[in-house]
Amino acid sequence: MGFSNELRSRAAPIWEREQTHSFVTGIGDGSLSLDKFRYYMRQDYVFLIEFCRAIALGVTKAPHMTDMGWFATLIHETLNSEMALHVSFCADFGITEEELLATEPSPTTWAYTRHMINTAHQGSAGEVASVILPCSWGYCEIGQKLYGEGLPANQPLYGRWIEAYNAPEFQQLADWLRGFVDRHAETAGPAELAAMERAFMVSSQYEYMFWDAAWRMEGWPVGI
Ligand SMILES: Cc1ncc(CO)c(N)n1
Repeated sequence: MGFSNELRSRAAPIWEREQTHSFVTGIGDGSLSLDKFRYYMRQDYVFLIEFCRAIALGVTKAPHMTDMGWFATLIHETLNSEMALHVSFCADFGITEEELLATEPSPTTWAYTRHMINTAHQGSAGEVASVILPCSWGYCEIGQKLYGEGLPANQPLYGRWIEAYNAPEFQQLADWLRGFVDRHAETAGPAELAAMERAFMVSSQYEYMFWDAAWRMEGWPVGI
């Protein structure tokens, strides 16, 4: 069993909470309110930009050129494909690009992106990969699960969101990232393995918190 599978089983209770959160099941059956989904899309726009900054550190830190290329592909897919899709989805939901650009990170988005970026700055390429793995792999599982349960008939826009995360290109990138974590772990010492595990577990917690913050439409205590 590779290291990524070990991480996945250690994080199983968190991933289970994610996949059964009312926000996620509400996308699946179309019952989620549009207001909550709009809030989520705006926060996710902010998240994806910072996510790309973390991946960029993977390009810099990966020891071999082939892996640098894969980190670069992951940035390209996220920054160009996923973001373009995101902006076009948002337009369909009545959110303008100006609104996206003006979105301020919520406390949870702020904390999650700081965790990713700090870890990516301070850690090895293995830690960069481990801190972003719950994002790619987690969304793959959610995309596959919701797709398998059937698209919501009453909410075709949520159906498009599900299809995007069920896409083979998205799955392929998550598979490469898992493979990279597995290979990196083979030569890593105990301290680095512990740091990779910590990075993965904390990101898994924040993935759950991100859905929950969107469900609550979380804001800062004092509006400014
Ligand atoms: C919060 C979050 N995690 C992961 C992904 C997948 O890219 C995303 N779009 N948003």
